[in-house]
Amino acid sequence: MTESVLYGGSSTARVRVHHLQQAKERGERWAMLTAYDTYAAAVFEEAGIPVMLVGDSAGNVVLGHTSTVPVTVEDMLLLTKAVTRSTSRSLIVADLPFGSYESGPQQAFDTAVRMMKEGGAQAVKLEGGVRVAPQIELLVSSGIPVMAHIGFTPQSEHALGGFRVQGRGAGAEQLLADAHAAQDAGAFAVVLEMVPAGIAGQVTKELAIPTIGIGAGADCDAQVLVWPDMAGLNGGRVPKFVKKYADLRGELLRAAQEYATEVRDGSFPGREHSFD
Ligand SMILES: Nc1nc(=O)c2c([nH]1)NC[C@@H]1CN(c3ccc(C(=O)N[C@@H](CCC(=O)O)C(=O)O)cc3)CN21
Ligand SMILES: CC(C)C(=O)C(=O)O
Ligand SMILES: [Mg+2]
Repeated sequence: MTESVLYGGSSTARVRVHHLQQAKERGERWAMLTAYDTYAAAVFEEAGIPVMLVGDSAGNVVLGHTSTVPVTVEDMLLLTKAVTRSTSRSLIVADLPFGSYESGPQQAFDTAVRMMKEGGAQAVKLEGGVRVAPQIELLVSSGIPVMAHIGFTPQSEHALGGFRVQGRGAGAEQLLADAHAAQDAGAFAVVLEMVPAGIAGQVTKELAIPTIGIGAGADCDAQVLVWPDMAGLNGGRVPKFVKKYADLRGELLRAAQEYATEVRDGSFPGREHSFD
């Protein structure tokens, strides 16, 4: 399969999801990135990123919260609209934020419909496996493609006791149960977050749907990173699973400092930036 098929022109979400399935069958890996704004999303689409996640990690990296827990449906809609306005080929998946789907399938449906109708998303993601299988079933049977997210689920950080690797020892059984529950309920893919590489490899082998790893080793079908982490825009601590591919913070700092210096010393604006 060529990249142009995985990253096809004007196709429906169903066709794009089918291409991800075919990629798994052919052993072709692919990359997902988060996106929260219109410029970054356009750049990632141009880079050939086939799937973008409007992640509730926006709580941390855009909105300045210390967790994803305070993120609202309105927050997610604003960001999802910005991303879907500048993209046409990538599959755009919107995270359902904490408190917007857990109480039952009807709540999940109501939130997912808003993400699609108002936000323009083509799929939604929710955290959990066994626990949210009824939600996944209703969404999928209603025509909404669902991505599941298991292992370390940040919205449950308080219940999980902090940022911890999940699925070690006895936890492996729960992880496998969650993975199968998500697949059986109809999820088209599943994110595995902070799971030992060996277990993630086993889940990837057992499942027919693609696994997308973040801190889950090299044997997943795909990978995802939070973009300000991988681009070095994040000035704070980043998780161990992050690789920095750029130093955007350093570059932006330099630009802002140079601009301020030139305004102070009168070298900006020049004649070429002024009108006669
Ligand atoms: N900037 C950012 N990057 C992310 O990957 C991310 C977010 N925000 N917000 C939502 C969730 C939360 N995630 C997180 C947040 C922190 C750790 C973390 O601190 N990990 C440590 C400890 C691991 C351990 O002790 O086992 C690490 O060093 O990886 C991991 C995942 C992943 N997501
Ligand atoms: C880390 C990814 C998978 C996520 O859920 C997010 O960015 O919110
Ligand atoms: Mg998330």
